[in-house]
Amino acid sequence: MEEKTTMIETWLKKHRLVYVGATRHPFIRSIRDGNVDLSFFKAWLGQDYIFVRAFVPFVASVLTKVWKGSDDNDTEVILGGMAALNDEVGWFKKEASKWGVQLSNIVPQKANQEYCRFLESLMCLEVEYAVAIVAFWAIEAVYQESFAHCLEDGSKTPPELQETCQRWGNEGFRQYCNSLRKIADRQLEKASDDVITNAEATFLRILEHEVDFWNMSHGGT
Ligand SMILES: Cc1ncc(CN)c(N)n1
Repeated sequence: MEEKTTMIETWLKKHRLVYVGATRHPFIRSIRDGNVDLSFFKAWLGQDYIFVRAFVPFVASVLTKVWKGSDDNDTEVILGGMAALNDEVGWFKKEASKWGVQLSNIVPQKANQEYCRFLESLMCLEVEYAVAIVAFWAIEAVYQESFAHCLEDGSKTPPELQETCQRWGNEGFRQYCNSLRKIADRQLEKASDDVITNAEATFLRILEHEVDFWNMSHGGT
């Protein structure tokens, strides 16, 4: 039997260029090609720590929305994501001390502030679960695809950055992103046209914010 094309598959085809822009950014390519400027990497590390701290309440808000819809499977997947984020925060602290990055002194740059503000806007109660779960999936998927690219055969990722790439590029994280994608697709199947339009626009905004975030880490502001 032929598999039905899902909404996310359709979007990924329709917005291929933007998606590739977010997952194959020059910053990621420079890690993969082994010529990354380590000062850019350290800048990314500090800024991403700030982002992840703002990401935690966003994920908590998704958990609240799913709890209202009371789907046990979704709750477990999102709760697993929350646990992974707890590890992520600890990892950033350890990694920052390894690279001599003072996390307490980091000032969030404009692209980071704008991204965190967008996350905050998605935390409102009025934002539908389908829209929030699409955003959640897209945010995690961009990191998964980006860092997995740095681990593919033929990549020249420096040994000291392998662990960073493994954090998001590993098989477990890929499966977790697939679970989020399935949850999002299931919600989109039963969503109204308005919600679908909103979710697609949110997906695109996330991709744009991710590109801006990489640009900032790659020497921009
Ligand atoms: C900007 C950004 N996007 C996504 C992730 C993956 N949690 C992250 N740490 N930072």
